[in-house]
Amino acid sequence: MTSTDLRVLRPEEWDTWYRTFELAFGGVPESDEERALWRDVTDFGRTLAAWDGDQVAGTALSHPFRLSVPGGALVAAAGVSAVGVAPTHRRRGILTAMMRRQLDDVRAAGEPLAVLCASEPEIYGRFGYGPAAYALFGEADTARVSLAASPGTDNGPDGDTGGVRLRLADPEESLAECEALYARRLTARPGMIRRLPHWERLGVLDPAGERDGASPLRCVLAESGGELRGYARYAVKPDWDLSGPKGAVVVRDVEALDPAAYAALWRYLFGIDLTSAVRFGPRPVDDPLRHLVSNLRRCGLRVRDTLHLRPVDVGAALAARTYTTAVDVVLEVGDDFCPWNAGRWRLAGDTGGAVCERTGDPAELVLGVRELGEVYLGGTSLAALAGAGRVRELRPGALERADAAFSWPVAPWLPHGF
Ligand SMILES: CC(=O)SCCNC(=O)CCNC(=O)[C@H](O)C(C)(C)COP(=O)(O)OP(=O)(O)OC[C@H]1O[C@@H](n2cnc3c(N)ncnc32)[C@H](O)[C@@H]1OP(=O)(O)O
Repeated sequence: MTSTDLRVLRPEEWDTWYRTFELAFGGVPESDEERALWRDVTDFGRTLAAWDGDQVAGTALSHPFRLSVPGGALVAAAGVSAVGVAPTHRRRGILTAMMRRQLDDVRAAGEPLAVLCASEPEIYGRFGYGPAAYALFGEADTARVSLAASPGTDNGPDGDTGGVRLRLADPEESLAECEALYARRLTARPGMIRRLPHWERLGVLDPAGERDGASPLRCVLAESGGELRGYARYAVKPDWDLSGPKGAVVVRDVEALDPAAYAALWRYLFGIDLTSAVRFGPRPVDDPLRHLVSNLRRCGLRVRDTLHLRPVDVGAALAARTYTTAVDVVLEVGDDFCPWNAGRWRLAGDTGGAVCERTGDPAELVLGVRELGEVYLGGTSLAALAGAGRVRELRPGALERADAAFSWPVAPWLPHGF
């Protein structure tokens, strides 16, 4: 693979490029709606094609995202996606060449972070990405699991839900007000991404051919005092056997601004007639839902990595978040793929902000850039990585102090893939 084979895509080449991308994922063509959405969100200046003659052999792009980080800043993050190599051209270094070019471009653009959702987690560690956010997926047996009544969220005698009124709405027609609510939630959790134009359509994308027997997407709004306090998007998948109905509710999104609206939405989803299961995920690993259900064991929970993160500029990345406790630590960072990050950095910060600069002082903790990516959003602890032998403490006490500072009270969460 020579660098001359790799270049930025021209808009008129998109169809050819996209065919290779689809082929890399098995060759099942996407619906017209989905294809149109991905084209609309493509930033051609950030889209790479690896050419073998007039054939596209490799695809990759990045979106100019802003990622919510601990402390509430929205930090420039390249959202890497659409990575694929034609089945005829694998294991000859095309992915490696694309990752090289892309990370150089991201650095030149001054974006401190790169993030992605990996098709397989083994692929990206070599390029410095580590799993920074995890999510819960589950299927609750709603014949056995009920939702606890918490004060202020209980069903009132007149059938209302703690002052919250539920109303079905057309997902498209309610999109703008749901997006406004999502935007208010953005900085409440690290790992969430500010939606760029067109991305809101991902939430209501509902190609008829991909429903797998489920209803069209529904949207239920939770309102209180005439104000939108939450929404859920879901579909119902009916099913029957000789003993009766056993349909499932397939939940796509639940967002709410307060516990009453949140509980009311889940209570509604758990109570839909003719269903006995609620499928959900990705949900935050510390989702309050865990504390509303009567029987967690019957929620079929599984945890999975979702957002993988790579610090592209270690100094800028570490200075962009805040820290739960005051920290002053010298980190020795290893980074073979982006050697500009390698070496010693002094991080000094607290709840108000941070500075991270090069230093000649002795290292206190030694870790790779991938480990830094894993702990960056507060979803994985330095101590856990040290327990796995992936972080080394050179000065006694440094690990415990840095661990407390990097931790974050709210688990990071990526609400949807990209
Ligand atoms: C962010 C996203 O878009 S995720 C989507 C990723 N794409 C896919 O999963 C689609 C199907 N797969 C593919 O298109 C390709 O196999 C890719 C993109 C995963 C790999 O592309 P290739 O050009 O074959 O990778 P390349 O030759 O550069 O391999 C680099 C290294 O990664 C390793 N590697 C590549 N793919 C994988 C994999 N799926 N699992 C584990 N290791 C892998 C290679 O063995 C090689 O290791 P080495 O350096 O020790 O020899």
